[in-house]
Amino acid sequence: MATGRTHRPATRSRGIPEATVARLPLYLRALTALSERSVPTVSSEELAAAAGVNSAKLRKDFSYLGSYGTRGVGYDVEYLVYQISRELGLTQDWPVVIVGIGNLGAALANYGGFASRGFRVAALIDADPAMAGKPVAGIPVRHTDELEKIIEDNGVSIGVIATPAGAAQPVCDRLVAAGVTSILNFAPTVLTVPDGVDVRKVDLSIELQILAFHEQRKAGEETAAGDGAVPAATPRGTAADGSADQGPDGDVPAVMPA
Ligand SMILES: NC(=O)c1ccc[n+]([C@@H]2O[C@H](COP(=O)([O-])OP(=O)(O)OC[C@H]3O[C@@H](n4cnc5c(N)ncnc54)[C@H](O)[C@@H]3O)[C@@H](O)[C@H]2O)c1
Repeated sequence: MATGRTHRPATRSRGIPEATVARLPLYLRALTALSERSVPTVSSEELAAAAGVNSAKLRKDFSYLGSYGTRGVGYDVEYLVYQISRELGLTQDWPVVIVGIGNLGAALANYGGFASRGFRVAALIDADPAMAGKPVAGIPVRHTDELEKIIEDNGVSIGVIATPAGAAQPVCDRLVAAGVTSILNFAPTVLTVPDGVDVRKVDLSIELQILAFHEQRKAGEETAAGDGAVPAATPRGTAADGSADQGPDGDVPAVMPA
């Protein structure tokens, strides 16, 4: 058993570094916006700016995909969307369950962005018997008694946990025992999972604390500059360029500082 982190080597078996994988969704988001505007081609500089990534890094990332663009023309937007989607496994439909349908779980269920990116909400699951059968986002909530059957019937491999912290580990254990191999955890707790199970966590309060750290630094620099002192270098959230993508407790944060 190992504590909650993504059990993956720094370089995947197909030779794409984990830091590149973490940037692929940023490129895909920017490319999808271009595609929606029917933009046919894009230069590495334009795409890098839209994705918030350094253009040399982008070219290196795309070389792992075997995509080099055409000099003077740039990259074919539609083809890159296809290539990145295929690399990320988004060309297939991923059934997802959300467990814990309170404020957050209901908001996630109502978020249209999952379905449009290939993540179908197969079921909403909650332990409160009073919620069973009540529709949230048009989907009737199912009771946790049915969790294993739901996972099996729908071939679910991705589970989202939005329960209170104290319930998250038992829920995680049940999901994993039922066959789920990827967990997106919103509960403020570190999950323990067996090898082969990926855990990503989202903690907005940690992101806010990192921003507060930078705000404090900026305020300190202004004061120091006012004093005529040389300001200290400001460390930045650098997960998007792969140099610091571990959370404070070793988990991999799913929200990457840009
Ligand atoms: N990561 C973030 O940025 C972030 C933001 C907001 C909330 N949260 C966390 O998300 C979680 C949910 O927050 P909320 O405001 O929606 O809480 P909430 O109290 O509104 O909802 C929790 C739901 O979980 C259900 N539940 C409890 N035990 C369960 C179990 N064993 N199995 C299935 N369902 C169970 C409850 O019946 C309830 O419907 C909390 O852990 C909270 O700290 C995280």
